[in-house]
Amino acid sequence: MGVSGSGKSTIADHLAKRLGWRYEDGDRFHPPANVAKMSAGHPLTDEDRWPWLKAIADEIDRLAASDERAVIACSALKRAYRDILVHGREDVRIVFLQGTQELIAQRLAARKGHFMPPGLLASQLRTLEPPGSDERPIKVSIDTPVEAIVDDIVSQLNLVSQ
Ligand SMILES: Nc1ncnc2c1ncn2[C@@H]1O[C@H](COP(=O)(O)OP(=O)(O)OP(=O)(O)O)[C@@H](O)[C@H]1O
Ligand SMILES: O=C(O)[C@H](O)[C@@H](O)[C@H](O)[C@H](O)CO
Repeated sequence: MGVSGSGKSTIADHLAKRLGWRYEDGDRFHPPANVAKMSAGHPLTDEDRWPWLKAIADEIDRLAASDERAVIACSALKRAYRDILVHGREDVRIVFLQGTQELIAQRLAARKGHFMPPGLLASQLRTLEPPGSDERPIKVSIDTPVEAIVDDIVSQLNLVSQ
């Protein structure tokens, strides 16, 4: 989880490769109307997000039912959104990518070929509710190279067995 530009897709992809797990991008589950809305520079509302989050929660159940481990990139900005994704499952862990607005804005400005306009960062940050300790979040700073962030997540995940 994290705002647009915090590195979710990049880190999820690298983390999944490191663990030998599957990588899924939450953006794949957006209805086309949501992507069109964001592309036009408008933030999504809760109503836009509910069906999208439910689709990702269903995918989590499907993956778990087939005993597949996965890393899923999803902004999951509010507690209520994460509650839909986690829905009481103890096998779902939240990884929060934390960084300053300045660093994230720089990365968004340099990013090419993505539908999300950098101008939506401010609304993403206003919407963000950082995870509480009861959510057992793995918090990582994004101000380091990708592989160092992956190392940090893997060590905090503390996997006993896969
Ligand atoms: N640790 C890092 N160091 C340097 N650049 C990074 C790092 N992590 C990500 N980036 C770059 O920052 C940009 C944003 O990353 P990414 O697209 O993965 O973010 P995101 O959170 O998935 O964004 P969105 O929610 O808009 O899809 C990309 O151009 C990516 O290559
Ligand atoms: O909740 C949201 O507003 C959306 O998930 C956005 O965060 C985008 O999907 C993503 O950032 C672009 O990839």
